[in-house]
Amino acid sequence: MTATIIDGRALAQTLRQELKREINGLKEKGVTPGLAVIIVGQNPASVSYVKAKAKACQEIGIYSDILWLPEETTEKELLRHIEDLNQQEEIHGILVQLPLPPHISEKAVINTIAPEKDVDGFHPVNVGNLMIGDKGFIPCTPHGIIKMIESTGETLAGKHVVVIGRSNIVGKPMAMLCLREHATVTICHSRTRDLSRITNQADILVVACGSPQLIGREHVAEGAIVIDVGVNRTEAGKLVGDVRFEEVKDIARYLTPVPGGVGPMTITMLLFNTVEAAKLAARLQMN
Ligand SMILES: Nc1nc(=O)c2c([nH]1)NC[C@@H]1CN(c3ccc(C(=O)N[C@@H](CCC(=O)O)C(=O)O)cc3)C=[N+]21
Repeated sequence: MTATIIDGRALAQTLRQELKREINGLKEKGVTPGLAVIIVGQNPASVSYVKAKAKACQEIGIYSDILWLPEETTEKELLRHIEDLNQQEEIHGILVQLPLPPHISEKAVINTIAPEKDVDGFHPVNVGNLMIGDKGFIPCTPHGIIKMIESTGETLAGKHVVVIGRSNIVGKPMAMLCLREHATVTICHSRTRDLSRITNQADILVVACGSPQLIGREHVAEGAIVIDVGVNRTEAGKLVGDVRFEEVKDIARYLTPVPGGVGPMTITMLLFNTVEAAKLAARLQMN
């Protein structure tokens, strides 16, 4: 079997066009969605992600404000910036680019973002809402992956989804979203024994462990859907996933590439959440 490649860029493009129309409608009502992105320090990967986010905003008509803060910024100063943005009416979404320098507590930062502006979906209120099945912001990467799976025409109900990775950003919310869609879910991680025995039971395999090229033909059952969340930069500067693409493409039925897979969808769902945040704020104002 040769896998059909799920084209993240094409799907992102389609969804962004829909969003753009929605944004134009909001603008006619006097609402321009606004996103603030805070970056602390100059980690090259973070700088390029932040630029990509700003460009994506610009392309679809979201106002974006980037705060470039120096590496030496104290936690207190950063929290003050967030509190300030929490109050600003033209800002509907706030994203603090991770990772942060070691002297700043990620937890303190995330907890300071107003939950209704937390477009990453990392605040405990949004995490809790996802857990209990209430409305709230859904983390962008897992949300984008659900859209990618749906784009194949497959449903999640009853399928066995195996997630590799248990991060708060991808693995855990991914598992929760799949559960919400009535899948049977298994979470594997670095301490999992006999990984390939478990992954071979997957109808849908989501790989988000951050180990370059870990997953190969021995891990994948014939006809599975394989989603590669890895973004690993090789010494040669090439971007590779957690999946050995060339091996797995002969076994899987659907496969996502890196680059051009989950990455562009992550940014798209950030735009989506920002529009949702703007609609929420507009509704609140009307009441
Ligand atoms: N608060 C916060 N929210 C995040 O959502 C967040 C974060 N911090 N820190 C870092 C990770 C990583 N991340 C990516 C987004 C887009 C691509 C992406 O578009 N990648 C392109 C390639 C880009 C390239 O060539 O470097 C692709 O896969 O095709 C990748 C990775 C968001 N993150």
